[in-house]
Amino acid sequence: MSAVRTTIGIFGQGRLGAAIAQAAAAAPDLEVVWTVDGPADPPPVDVALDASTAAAVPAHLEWALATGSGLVIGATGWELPDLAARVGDRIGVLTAPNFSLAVALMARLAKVLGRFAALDPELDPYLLDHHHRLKADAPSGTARRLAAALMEGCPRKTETTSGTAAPHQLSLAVLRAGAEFGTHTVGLDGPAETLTLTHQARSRLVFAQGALRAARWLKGRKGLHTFDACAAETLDPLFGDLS
Ligand SMILES: NC(=O)C1=CN([C@@H]2O[C@H](COP(=O)(O)OP(=O)(O)OC[C@H]3O[C@@H](n4cnc5c(N)ncnc54)[C@H](OP(=O)(O)O)[C@@H]3O)[C@@H](O)[C@H]2O)C=CC1
Ligand SMILES: O=C(O)C1=N[C@H](C(=O)O)C[C@H](O)C1
Repeated sequence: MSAVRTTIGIFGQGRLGAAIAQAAAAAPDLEVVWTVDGPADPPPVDVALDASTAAAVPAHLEWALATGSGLVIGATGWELPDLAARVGDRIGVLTAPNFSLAVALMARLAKVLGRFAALDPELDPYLLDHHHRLKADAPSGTARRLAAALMEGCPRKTETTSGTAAPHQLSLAVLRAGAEFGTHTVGLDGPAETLTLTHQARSRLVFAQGALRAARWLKGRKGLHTFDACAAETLDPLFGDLS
């Protein structure tokens, strides 16, 4: 008897959605039941992946709550201040500004870089976000996540700016040009030295594979989760003994 497959739906069939559909089609444990590329009311699935647009995310959350489906939100640029209250323990929802495990690692390291910058006001933390010319949102969801991590580590930085940074501001530069899949740098710039950490996606396959990882992880879970929680299973052991 064959094992029960996880049923998947995919909102959005653009660059990310198409990459996820292609990766899912090759996964024997997953069954893509539907893909949609515009407003729709599809049937329930174990987990739906949202690779659409910021504007469509609230309707997809409504749909997930109404159908009892799990929802992995990979789209970026949306704001839902009451998300946790609305999800409660009704369904499982996972938010993921970036599906790369390496970026989840980078967010942890960004917090440590922030802590290091907190030791010396002359040490300026900063962020660079470079994406393809068609990307709709700026800064990227990843840049926002990395900025939050840096600022958690460096409490003198309380907001980002794209202009001249006051002492309490974190400089965040956005570039939208060409076909770049997504490159982020977190850096420290001091009087006598610099330190930079860069992640560059070489294809959307890394995002697609991470999206499927998130879907598998979310199946059977309730409540609001982040991709960082999903990644923790892999990353936590790496932080064991760092002496
Ligand atoms: N978490 C991650 O790792 C990643 C996240 N992303 C994010 O994913 C999102 C999509 O990116 P990308 O694929 O490059 O963008 P695209 O514009 O290529 O794809 C978005 C697709 O969603 C469709 N769409 C619009 N409205 C709806 C709706 N109501 N329901 C379903 N589909 C709809 C669009 O159709 P139409 O064009 O006809 O409007 C389009 O085909 C962005 O927010 C991006 O930032 C991207 C890569 C990685
Ligand atoms: O739109 C994209 O392409 C990407 N969006 C995500 C983001 O906003 O951070 C993730 C990745 O950088 C690609």
